Amino acid sequence: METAIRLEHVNKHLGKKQVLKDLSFETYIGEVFGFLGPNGAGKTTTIKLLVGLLSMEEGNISICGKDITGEFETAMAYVGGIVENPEMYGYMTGRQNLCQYARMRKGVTQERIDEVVSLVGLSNRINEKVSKYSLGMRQRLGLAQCMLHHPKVLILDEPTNGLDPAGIRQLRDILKHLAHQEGTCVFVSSHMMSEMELMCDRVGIIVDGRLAEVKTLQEMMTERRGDSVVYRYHAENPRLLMNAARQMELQAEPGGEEMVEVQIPSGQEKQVLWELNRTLAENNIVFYSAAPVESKKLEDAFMELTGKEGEQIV
Ligand SMILES: Nc1ncnc2c1ncn2[C@@H]1O[C@H](COP(=O)(O)OP(=O)(O)OP(=O)(O)O)[C@@H](O)[C@H]1O
Repeated sequence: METAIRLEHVNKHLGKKQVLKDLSFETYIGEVFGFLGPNGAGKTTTIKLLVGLLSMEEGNISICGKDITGEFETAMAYVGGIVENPEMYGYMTGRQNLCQYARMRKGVTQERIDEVVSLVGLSNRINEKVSKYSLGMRQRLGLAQCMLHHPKVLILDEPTNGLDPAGIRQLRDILKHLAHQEGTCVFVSSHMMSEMELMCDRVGIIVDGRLAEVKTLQEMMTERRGDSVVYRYHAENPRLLMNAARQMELQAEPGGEEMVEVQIPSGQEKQVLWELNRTLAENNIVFYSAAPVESKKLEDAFMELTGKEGEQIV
C-alpha cells in the first residue's frame, strides 16, 4: 500500500490549549479515510496543518513522502482540499468559475476541466449560473475545483454538512469513485457517524487531541468475543454444522433459527474458515451463507471509545 499522508508525533498548541497530543497515523492511496471525533477533538486543526493553513510546531507530517516543512510546495502540489466553503462567484456559470480558478494553476487544460466536471456529475448543468445551484451542486463544483490539478490526496472538512440525503449519496459515490477508481486518497472529517459508515474504508477516531483508534470499518463493527471473530452460518441442519465445528475444537453455539455462530480465532481467520468449510463440504453439510456478525454500528464503537453521547452524534 502506498502511503499518502503520514503524521508522526504531532503536537500543536492553539493559545494555551494543547489541541493535538502526540498524533500519529497513516492514510493510503486508494482509500476513503474517515477522520472522526466529537466537536472540539482537533479534526479541523489537524486538517489545517495538512493543507498548510497552520504552521507545524512539533512532529512530522509528510504527503506522498514529501515533508510539509522541508518540501512544502512539492508536498502541497499533491493536495487538493476544501477546508472552508470554497469561494464561488454566483453571477458566473460553473464553467466560468472553474476557468477562473484554472488560470491560477499551472497546466490545467480545457480537457481536464471537462474531465473533472464529468467526474462530479455536473456536465448537464455546468453552463448555468452558480447562483441557481443547490448546495449539493456547489459542493460538487468545489470538489471539481480542487481536483483540477490531479491531486493524489483530497482533504475535505465535514463535506456532508448541510447536504440533504440525495446530496450526501451523490457525494459519497463520487468520493468512493475518486478513491477506488482514480487512485486518490480521500480524507474526510466528520462527526456524522452514520454517513461515515457508508462512505469510508477505514476510520481514525480522535478524542481530545489523541488518536483513540484506527481500524477498517469491518474491524470496527465486527463482533468479537475475546480474541475471536464471530461468524454466523446459515445452515440446512444447524446441529450437524455445530457438531462439525466443535469437532475442530471451535466454540459454536446456536444463533437463531437455522443459524450457528462459530468463533474463529483472530489472525487465523482464512486458514480456519478454509478448513471448516472444507470439512463441511466433505461431509455434505449444507450451508447457505457465512459472514462475520456485524452487531456493532460505527456509532456504537464511537460511543464506546469517546464515552460521548448526545448532540455530536447525528
Ligand atoms: N485559536 C484558538 N485558540 C485556542 N483554542 C482554539 C483555537 N481554535 C480552536 N481551539 C480549540 O481547539 C480545540 C480543537 O478545535 P478543532 O476546531 O480542531 O476541533 P474539531 O474536532 O474540528 O471540532 P468541530 O467538530 O467542532 O469542528 C477546541 O477545543 C477549540 O476550542
